[in-house]
Amino acid sequence: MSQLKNDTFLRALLRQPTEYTPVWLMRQAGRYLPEYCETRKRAGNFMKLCMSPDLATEVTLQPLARFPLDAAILFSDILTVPDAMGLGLYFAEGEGPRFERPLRDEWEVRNLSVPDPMDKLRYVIDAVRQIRVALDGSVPLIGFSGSPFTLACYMIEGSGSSDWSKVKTMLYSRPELLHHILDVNAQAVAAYLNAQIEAGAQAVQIFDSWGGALGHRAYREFSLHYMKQVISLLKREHDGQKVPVIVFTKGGGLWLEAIVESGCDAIGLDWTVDLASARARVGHQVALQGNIDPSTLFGSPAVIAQETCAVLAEYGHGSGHVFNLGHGISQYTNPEHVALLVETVHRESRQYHAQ
Ligand SMILES: Cc1c2[nH]c(c1CCC(=O)O)Cc1[nH]c(c(CCC(=O)O)c1C)Cc1[nH]c(c(CCC(=O)O)c1C)Cc1[nH]c(c(C)c1CCC(=O)O)C2
Repeated sequence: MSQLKNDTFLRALLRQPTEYTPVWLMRQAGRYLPEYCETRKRAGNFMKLCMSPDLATEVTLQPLARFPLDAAILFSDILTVPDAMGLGLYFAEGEGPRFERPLRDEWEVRNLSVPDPMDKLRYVIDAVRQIRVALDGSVPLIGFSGSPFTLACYMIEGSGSSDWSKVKTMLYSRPELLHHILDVNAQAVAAYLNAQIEAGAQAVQIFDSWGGALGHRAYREFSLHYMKQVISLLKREHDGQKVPVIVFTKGGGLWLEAIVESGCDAIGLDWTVDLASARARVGHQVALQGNIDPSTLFGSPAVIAQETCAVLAEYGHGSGHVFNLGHGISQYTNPEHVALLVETVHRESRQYHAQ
């Protein structure tokens, strides 16, 4: 039996009946919350925030103190894994993530090794344990990792990119080198997620933010294949509870049937997909998570309520839907609009779950 006071999110992921549609938001702890900005200032910078289990716990709980969200997500970043591999992650003010030592030479690729999560990523694992204690069974905790391919994008490019030209150059000129990186990443991600699960993560999400930048054949060979490998290595049960796995490939809406084959329990969808047809395509095989356009939150309260209702209606009756944004929340979002969205999901979804 579950010790959780609210396990609606976990039940929805497993397509079991719920009373309403659960909701959480990608990047729910972040700069749109003044209290996050205050804690980040106190920490000095973003990495110090991630590396302090006390502060990571504090910011994980901030959105839950404001909104009745149905899940907490570990506060960390996907790029902690390549940092633990020795690439030297830093955040230049206002410029996003960068690596001091991106993978530029073949010997650097050949030297890559799988970091022991209990050593180099201990601060994340400690944060997971501490967050579980602080949550006190109120809602489940989501652990996460980047996908092997999305991590490789930053490791090769050294920063974000609009076209990932260094990654694609390697893909089409030295595919065996990219496969080697992806193989190491898949083992690293599996070990990292398993350590989070053992420390108390009750569901995990694999963020494949850049898989959608690939061609359809390349997506299967260089992104999906390695997520499948990760999933096959995961502990899917802990403390007698199933640990559902969510795969979120941004831009992956055309490939849902293939993503089902990864063995995931749920697929995260961006806002380009119509939930009704997505549901018809995946049938009863997986749950769906998403997918309102995060920019909707820039609209008026009336528009936010209307669009939220439209997304709920698109999924329709029955379980298997977790409401979320189609991507991370913008730093310019008004927190009052988030409150309205969460309230609307909880109130208006009940009609779709009537027994
Ligand atoms: C690609 C990616 C990254 N990080 C992440 C992804 C995958 C999801 C996605 O596609 O957005 C994942 C991530 N990053 C962060 C979380 C925290 C958990 C949550 O609340 O969802 C999660 C799940 C915190 C963060 N990660 C980052 C911030 C902003 C940092 C700050 O406070 O300055 C937060 C709250 C920094 C970060 N980290 C990354 C980028 C591109 C940036 C800069 C983006 C920006 O400036 O908005 C890499």
